[in-house]
Formats: sequence, structure tokens, C-alpha cells
Amino acid sequence: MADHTVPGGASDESPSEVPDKELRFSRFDPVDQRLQIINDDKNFSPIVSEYMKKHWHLANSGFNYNIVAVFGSQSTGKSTLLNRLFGTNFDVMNEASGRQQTTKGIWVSKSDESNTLVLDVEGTDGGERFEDQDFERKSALFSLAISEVVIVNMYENNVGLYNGANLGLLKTVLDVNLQLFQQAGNPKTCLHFVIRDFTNQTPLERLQATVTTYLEKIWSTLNKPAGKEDCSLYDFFVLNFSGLPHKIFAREAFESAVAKLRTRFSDPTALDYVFLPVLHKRVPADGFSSFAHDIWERISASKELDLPTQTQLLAEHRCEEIAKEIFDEEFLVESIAALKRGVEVGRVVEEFGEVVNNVVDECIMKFDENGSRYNSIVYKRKRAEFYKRMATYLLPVYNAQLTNITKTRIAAFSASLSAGLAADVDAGVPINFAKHTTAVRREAENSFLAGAASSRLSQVADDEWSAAGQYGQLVEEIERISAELRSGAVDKMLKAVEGLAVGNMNDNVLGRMNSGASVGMWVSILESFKEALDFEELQIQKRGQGFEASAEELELWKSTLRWQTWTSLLETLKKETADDAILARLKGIFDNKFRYDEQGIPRLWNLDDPIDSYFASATEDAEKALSIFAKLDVPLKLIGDNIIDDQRFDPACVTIIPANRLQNIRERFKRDAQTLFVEAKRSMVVTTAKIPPWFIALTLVLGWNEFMMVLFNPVYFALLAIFLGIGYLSWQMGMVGPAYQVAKVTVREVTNQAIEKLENNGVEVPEFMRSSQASERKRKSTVVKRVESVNENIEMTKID
Ligand SMILES: Nc1nc2c(ncn2[C@@H]2O[C@H](COP(=O)(O)OP(=O)(O)OP(=O)(O)O)[C@@H](O)[C@H]2O)c(=O)[nH]1
Repeated sequence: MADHTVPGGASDESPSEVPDKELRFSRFDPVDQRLQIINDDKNFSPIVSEYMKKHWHLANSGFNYNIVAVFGSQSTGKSTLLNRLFGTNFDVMNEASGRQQTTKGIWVSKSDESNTLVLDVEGTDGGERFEDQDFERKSALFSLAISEVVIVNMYENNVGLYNGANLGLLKTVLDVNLQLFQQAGNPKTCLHFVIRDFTNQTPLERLQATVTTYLEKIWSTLNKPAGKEDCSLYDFFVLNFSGLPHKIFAREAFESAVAKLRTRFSDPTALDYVFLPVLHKRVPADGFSSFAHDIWERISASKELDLPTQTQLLAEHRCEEIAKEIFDEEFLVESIAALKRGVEVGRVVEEFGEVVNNVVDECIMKFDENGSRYNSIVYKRKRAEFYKRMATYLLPVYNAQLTNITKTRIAAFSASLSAGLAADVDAGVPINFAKHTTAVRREAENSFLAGAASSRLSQVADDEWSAAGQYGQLVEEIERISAELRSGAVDKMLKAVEGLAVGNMNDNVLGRMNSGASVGMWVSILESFKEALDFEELQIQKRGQGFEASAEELELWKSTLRWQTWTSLLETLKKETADDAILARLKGIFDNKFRYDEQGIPRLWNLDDPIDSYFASATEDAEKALSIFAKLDVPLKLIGDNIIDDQRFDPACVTIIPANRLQNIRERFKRDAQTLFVEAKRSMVVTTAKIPPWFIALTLVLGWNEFMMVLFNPVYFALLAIFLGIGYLSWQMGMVGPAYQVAKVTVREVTNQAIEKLENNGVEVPEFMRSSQASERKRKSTVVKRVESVNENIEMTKID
């Protein structure tokens, strides 16, 4: 059997994760599965939980394990008994080396047949030394605190002797038990007296009675703590008795008795099975290490050992550990990491609620699996705390999910509202902003709340996972977007109304101005302006309902449109009275009177027409019109109080054409009018000097006679023959071309001279009769005449 003491001979199987300095505290033997839980220096081993998991395989046994300890004088065969009963391999005294103490501290091993942990406790020696009594009491207290059964090992021949060793042993057991603060109803401890070298000369019942009487006597002499004065020995203990014959002298009987006793410890179906449920300390196997360690620490420090409190502390400690283990588990980390990846890219994870609830439910299930075995009050509290910690752990991911829901809902709200408004515009109906906003806002808010609710942990408190912050942001953003889109929609609506109103007004104003200036023109134009305002007011009143506009807002819109319409009117008037426009308009008025008759037919001036009188009258009409166009000459009242009371209204705006421009326009008009006048005069001369048709006919007739005269006159005929001969010779000699050119020039010059003479005499010559040079000459002559005419006008203007 290996017995490893670190340093020096550590086993290959020693747990590598345990630091050497910790191993040094205890001796252990992984092969024999035994461990010195309290070492020679009375320190608690740091590797008990390691043993529970790796060597004893009890960590997951829950309550399905038992603990038995042996207590008794030194070298009385305790280790031998345990090895026989539980198949353990505790050190026993080597008889060859003499009787000397073998077991130091407290050793633990596991039964080879059952989930039973067996404690081999250093034997008592009944000595008077303080340090001996101190460890005796502490080890007894430790054994009673953690074990269901304490085997009290006694030789038969010592029963009834009441010697110092037995007295001390039993008194210690009963006395320290009172320090456990056990309450009625708490698990009892079984004191199983094993009478060694039992001969049966005194029946076991007698021995049992003797020991019981002795125990009761000791119990009665003990000082009980307050509140426990009337407690009975049996409130805390169950007493069992077994007899074992001499190991050497009655070997067979010994073996038989050991076998029977072994059954009592290993077979739960045995009638006299010792591990009764009432004895179980209700410390789950995974908490045994912590529990035993805490108990020993308090005992070592001589602190009060309140077992119920200790179980609560254990529950606290273990529940914390269990929670931590779950938090470190891979499935949790990976599940949350997957969720995080989803939300971190800005996606709304649809299955968010399902995933977090499944993850948390699984964690709670794992917590329940181990934690529910501990003190129920502590466990429930710790369970709630664990749930809360899970919720806190998941909260940032939930908040990220809420942020994504908020963003998605805001985007959807903006898109839906814009689409709704655009649909109204496309359909040509008044924008019903209020209807669209109400519908899409409700949709956005409900979707957010539904998304937030479906992403929640089912049992988390409202204030722990609150969506109020993000909801507030959503509402704020919705209001901002609504206000922005409303403002845009209102602008569009106002522009549309203004466009219609101003368009109509301008048509009317143009029509009125084109039909001539009169005193009633301005009144009529202002009536059109008023009609536009009335139209706008009606439209604002009607379309404002779609925006749920307040009375103040409606008034503001009306006032804005009123002013814009007024400025539009002024702009139109300015445009229509710009220099070229007003000159065209004046010329129209002038022409109506001067160039056209009452039926609108162009005049053909005759010498006897009163052209000067027409000119004066037409000029006067145009002058009058110019004066009317130049100023909006109506009482200001007609413009309307709303306009003239506006701070921006400038009374000077009624002057449509300022004085300096007016003078310029007047001069330009006069020049144009006088040009027309001169042209009219000239047209009168041309009309009267036109060549009569009979004159052309006469010329043709006279020309025919002379031709006949040449034919019948010998002289003229001879000359003709000579000319023809010369022509023939020229043709033969190739002189036709040059001769033709000379003749052509000659004829053209003669013709031009003749035409010039005729035109100077006022005869209009048909165009086909002209040569190109003649046409050019005429064009030049006309230009010269025009220049002369302009000069003449300038001279007239100067005179005027
Ligand atoms: N008379 C008698 N001796 C026994 C019996 N069983 C064991 N022994 C002897 O008692 C001696 C001590 O045995 P252990 O098992 O080491 O005793 P122990 O009480 O564990 O000793 P410590 O651990 O040193 O306190 C050995 O020599 C055993 O052979 C028994 O039933 N009767």
C-alpha cells in the first residue's frame, strides 16, 4: 500500500492542478482511495472535493451517500473493523512492531460496496494533557457534526468498568453534541456501540442496558444550554449495539458477526439497516467538502458551531458556487455570443425572447438540480438572485435588441408616413396628415411594444428590464419626424394653394391690363386679388383639418399666403409694366386709334385724311393709359386692412412706375409714335403717285408701231441687215461673246438710267424690270432716305 506524503513520493496520479504547498497539508493515497482529511497538524485537506469527484465519484450523488465515523481508544482495532466492514484500506497496527498509535488525524475512504464515506478518527488515549483532550473533543465534535453514524469501539471487558478512558470518551461525545445547537426535529446521530471481543457470557442486552444507563447518567449531569434543559438524550441520539467476538480466538464467529454487521451498513433493504433517513445530515454530496471544511474551521478556531446556521452558510456558499459554474459553462457563453453577434450588426433578432428564455430556463434547471438540495429558504433566495444575475448579464444584449427595434420602427414610421403623404399628393386629394400620422404612429408604437415584450425574459421584473427609455426615444423621434414631415407637407399645401390662387389672379390681371387702361382697371384687378385671398382662406380652412391645425396656425398660414399673394400681385404688375412691356402696351393703344379705323381695319391714308388729328388723339389715349398704369390709384382701403396693416406694407408700393422711368417711357413712346406718323404721311404720297395701267398699255402699243415702221422703211431695213451681217461675222469669228458682253453692259446702263429717271419722277417700276445693280442702288437709296427720315424725326423731337 502506498502512503504518499508530500513532499517525497507524490503519486503520478496526484492532481496536477493542486499546488504542492496545498498537497503538503495532507497525506493521500489515490490507489487506495483514502485521504487524510485532517492532517497530523490538524489542518483540513484542500483536495477533498477533488477526491469526491475523481476518486470517490460521489460529487453528483446528491443525498445518496452516507457518512460513518469510528471513535474509540487508541489501538483497539478501529481501523481493522472499518477495513472489514467497508473494504477500506486504512493503516492497521503492525503487530510485529508492537502496539503503537497508527492513525493520526482523521482519514477518509469510501466503502467498496456503497456510497458510504468512512472516517477513521485518531484514537483517544484518555490522557489528561490539554492538547490530547483538545483534539479528542474537536474530532468528536467534527465526527458528530458530519456523520450519520458514529461507531463507538469498546471492549466488552471495559463495559461497566467506567474507567477513565471510557468515561472521558462518552462524556466527550454527549457533551460536544450539545454544542451543535441542534433543534428538535433536526437529524439525530446514531451511536453504534460495537462491543469487541464479545464473549456472550454477558448477553448483549445486558451490556446494552449497562451502557445506556451509564449514558443517561452522564447526560443528566451535563450542563444543557438555555432552552435545552429538558431535552432528552434520545432527542439527539439513536443507540445501536453490536457484539463482535475475538478476532483471533473466535475467528469464525468474528467473521460471521462482521459479515452480519457489514450487511447492516451496506444493505438498505436490511431490517436493521443503520443509515436511517432521520440520520442524514442533508448535506448534498457536492457540498460535503465545503461543509466539512467550514465545520472544521469553526471547531479549530473554537468558535460556536451552530449546525443549522452552518447548513445555511453551506447553502449560501454552494448556491454561489453552482451559479458561478453555470455562468462559466460553454453553452451559456456561446448562446449569448450568438445573440450578441445578431444584435451587434443592427439586426432585430426575431427569436431573441425564445433564445434568452430557453437559455435562462436551462440555467435555472441546472441550478435547481444541485441547489434545491440545500436549505430551502436559502436556495429559493439564491435562485431568485441567480435569475436576477442572469437578467443583469443579458441586459446589455436586450438593450441592444431594443435599440435595433427602435431604429427599425423609426425607419418604418418615416417611410410609411412619407408614402401615405405621397399617395395623397398622387391622388390629387388634400393631404390628410393627421390620419396618416395617427395610423403609422400607432403601428410603430405597438410594434415596438410587441417586439420589446416578445424579447423579454418571462419572469424578469419590469424595472430590471425596462423598455421605457427606448420607448421614450421612439416617441421623441416619431414626434421629430412627424413635425419635419408635417412642416414639409404644410409647405407643399401652402404652395399648391398659393399656386392656384396666384395663377388665377395673374390671368385676370393680365386680361384686365391687356384690355386697356381705365379708371376701373385697378378696382377690377384688386377684385381679382380679393378673389384669390378668399380662395386661399377657404382652402386653408378645408385643408387645415387634415393637419389638425390650431386656430392660431390657420391664421398664420392665411396671413402668410395673404402677404405672398400681395407681393405676387406687385411682382406681376412690375413685370407687366416693365419698359418694353409697357411700350408695347402703349403702342397697342396708339395703333388702335391711329392705324386702325373703328372697325379695326387698317387705314389707307388719303391726302384729305385728318392725319394730324388722329395722331394727336391716339397719342393722348396712350398718355392717359400710361398715367393709369403708373400708379395703383385707388383708396388704400380697397387693398384690404390685412395688407395695409401689415408691418411690411409700404404705401409707396402703389407707385407702379416711378417718375424717372415714367419720363423715359414717355419719350421712347413719342419717338415710336412719331416714326409711325411719318410713315403714315409717306404712305399717303406713294398712294397718290402710283403709275396708271393705261400708261403701260400705251407704251406697248406705241412700241409695236415703230417695229412695223422698221420693217417697211428701206433705210431702217438696210441698217437692220447690216446689224445682222455684223452679228453673223462676229459669230463666225468668235466675237459673239465679247460683243454680247459689251451690248449687255450698254443695255443695262441705259435701262438703269431710264428706271432711275422714272423713279425720280415718282413712277413705281415693277421688280422684274430691274437689274441686280438697280435693286442694290434702290436699297441704298432707301437706307439713305431712312437715315434722312430719322434725322428729320430727331429734329422734330428737339423742336417738340
Ligand atoms: N483483541 C483484539 N485485538 C484486535 C481486534 N482487532 C484488531 N485487533 C488488534 O488490535 C491492534 C490494533 O489494531 P488497529 O486496527 O490498528 O487499531 P486502531 O484502533 O485502529 O489503532 P490506532 O489507529 O492506532 O488507534 C492490532 O494488533 C490488531 O490485530 C479484535 O477484535 N480483538
